[in-house]
Amino acid sequence: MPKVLISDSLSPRAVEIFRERGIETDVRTGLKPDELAAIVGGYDGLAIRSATKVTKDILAAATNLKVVGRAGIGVDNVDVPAATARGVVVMNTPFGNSITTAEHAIALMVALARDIPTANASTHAGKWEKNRFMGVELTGKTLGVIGCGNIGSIVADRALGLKMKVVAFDPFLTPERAADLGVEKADLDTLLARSDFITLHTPLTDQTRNIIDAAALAKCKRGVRIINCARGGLVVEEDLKAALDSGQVAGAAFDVFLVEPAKTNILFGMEQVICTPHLGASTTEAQEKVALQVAEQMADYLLTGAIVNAINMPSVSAEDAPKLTPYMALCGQLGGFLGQVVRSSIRAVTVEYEGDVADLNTRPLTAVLLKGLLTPLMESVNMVNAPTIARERDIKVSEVKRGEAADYHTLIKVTVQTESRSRTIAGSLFGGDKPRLVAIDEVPVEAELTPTMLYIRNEDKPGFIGRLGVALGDAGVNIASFHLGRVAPGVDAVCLVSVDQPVDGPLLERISALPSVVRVELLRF
Ligand SMILES: NC(=O)c1ccc[n+]([C@@H]2O[C@H](COP(=O)([O-])OP(=O)(O)OC[C@H]3O[C@@H](n4cnc5c(N)ncnc54)[C@H](O)[C@@H]3O)[C@@H](O)[C@H]2O)c1
Ligand SMILES: O=C(O)[C@H](O)COP(=O)(O)O
Repeated sequence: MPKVLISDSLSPRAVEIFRERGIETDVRTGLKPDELAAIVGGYDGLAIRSATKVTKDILAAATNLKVVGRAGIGVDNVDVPAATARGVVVMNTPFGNSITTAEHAIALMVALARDIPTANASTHAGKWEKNRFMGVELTGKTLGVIGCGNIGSIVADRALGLKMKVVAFDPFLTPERAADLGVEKADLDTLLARSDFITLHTPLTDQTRNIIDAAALAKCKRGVRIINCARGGLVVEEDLKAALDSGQVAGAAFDVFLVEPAKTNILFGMEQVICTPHLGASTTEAQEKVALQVAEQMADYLLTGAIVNAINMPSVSAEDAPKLTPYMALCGQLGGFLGQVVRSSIRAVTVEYEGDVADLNTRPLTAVLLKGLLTPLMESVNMVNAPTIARERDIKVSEVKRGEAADYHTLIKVTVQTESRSRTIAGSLFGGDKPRLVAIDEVPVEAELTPTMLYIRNEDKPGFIGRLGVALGDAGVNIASFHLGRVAPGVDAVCLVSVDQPVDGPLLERISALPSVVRVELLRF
C-alpha cells in the first residue's frame, strides 16, 4: 500500500481522500529540513503547500518517493529539475485557488485606495481621525495587470466590474484573449505610464525577477499604488521603499516577500504599506479545493498511473491509463531491445505510431520507450527523466502518427540513428494487450520478449538451427520458444530464442563461432 506524508497545513479533506483510497497517510507539519530528510525515505508521496522546501537534499533522502503534490500553484519551493532527475513526478493544482487569490488582490487594492488598515487601527485606538484619511475612488481609474493568466484575468474581470479600465502586460496574451477579457494589451512601459494601480500576477522567472525596480518605478505615474499577490522577488523591495519615501509611490500592498516567512522586512512599519503573510490562497473554499484536487491527483498516480497537472510529465487521464498500460509494456520492451543492441552513441530516435495507438496520448509512451532505450546505457533512468536526459545528450526525438496501419491494427515502429548506422524495430499488441515484436530492421519476426533471450543474426543456410540446438542442449539450456525471420530465402536472417536457463560467456562464444552466425546478443527484459 502506498504511503503519503502531508508536510504542510492542508485541509483535512486531503487525509480523508487518501485514506478512502486506501493510502496510508501521515501528517507532520512544521518539520525542519533535517527532520523531513530523516523520514521522507519511507513515503511514496509528499503533499505540500509553500512552506516545505523540497530541495535536492530532501529528494536525495526520498528514496521511495514517486510524486510531490503541491496543493496550490507555485512550485518554486520544489527543485523540479532535481525531482525530474530522480524520476519524481511534481504536480500542482493550477486553478483551485485562483479566484481566492484574485479576490485577495482586489481586497488589497480596495484597502489601499481607502487606507482601511490604518483607519481601522486608529479607530480601534479611540482616535476618530475622520479628517486624517482621504481615499481615492476606483471608478474610472486604470489598473495595470502584469501577467494576465488565470489569476490576472480574474482580477481584470473583477476590476472591470468596479468600472476600472484595465491595461495588461503579458507577452503570451493574444489580442483575441485580451479582447475577450475586455482589457487593453500593452507593453510594460505603457502600462507603467498609464496605471493608477499596478497588480502583479506572473510566476517568478528570470524574466520577471525584479520586473518592478527603481527604473520601472520612475516610469510610473506619481502616486501609483502597487499590489503584489504573486511572488516576492518580482518587486525590488529597497527600490519600492525609496519610491514610497519620495512619494513617487503612494501605497503598496504585499502578500508575498523576497524572504519568507518574513519576520522582518524593509517595508514593515511603513504607514503606506499593507502586508499580509502570504494569505492569497487562504480561504476555506480554496483550501478545500486544492486539498481535494491534490489528494485525488496523487492517489490516481500512485494507484493507477494516471497523471494530471504534472509540471515534469505529460498528462495521462484515468481513462487513458488502462489503455496505455499494454503499450507502455510494449514500448519498454522495444526501447530495451534497442538499448541492448546499439553500439555507438545515439543521434536520433523516431517513433512511428500507426493504427489504434495513434489515437492515444503517445507522449508517455515515448517517455517509457526512451527509458527502455537509455537504461542499458546509463544509471537511474526513468520515464520522468528520460526525455530530459535525451535532450541533454542531444538525442533528437520525434514522433510520427498515422491513423492507418498496413499489416497490424496497431503498430509502433522505432528507428534509432547512431553515429554509424540506423536500427529499426517494430511491435504490436496481439489480442489487444499482449506485446509482440513483429520486425527487426525490416525483417519480419513475430516474438514475445521473455526475460532471457538470444538475438542472433545469421546467414540463411541449412544446418544452422540444428547446430544451435546442439550447442544449447550440450550446455543444459532449454529452448522455451524459437522465432525465425528472413526477408527472402538465402539472405540475412534473424533468430530470437527464448531460453529457460542462464547463458554464460563460454556458451555465447560457442554460438558466435558456429558457421552462419553473424552476431549474437544475450538480451534481458
Ligand atoms: N499569494 C498567493 O497565495 C498566491 C496564490 C496563488 C498563486 N500565486 C502566484 O500567482 C502567480 C500567478 O498564478 P497564475 O495561476 O495566474 O499563473 P498563470 O500561469 O495562469 O499566469 C501567469 C501569467 O504570467 C505571464 N507571464 C509569464 N512571464 C511573463 C513576463 N515576463 N511578463 C509578463 N507576464 C508574464 C504568463 O504568460 C501567464 O499568463 C504565480 O506565481 C503563483 O505562484 C500566489
Ligand atoms: O502558489 C500558490 O498556490 C500560493 O502561493 C499559495 O501558497 P500556500 O498554499 O502556501 O498558501
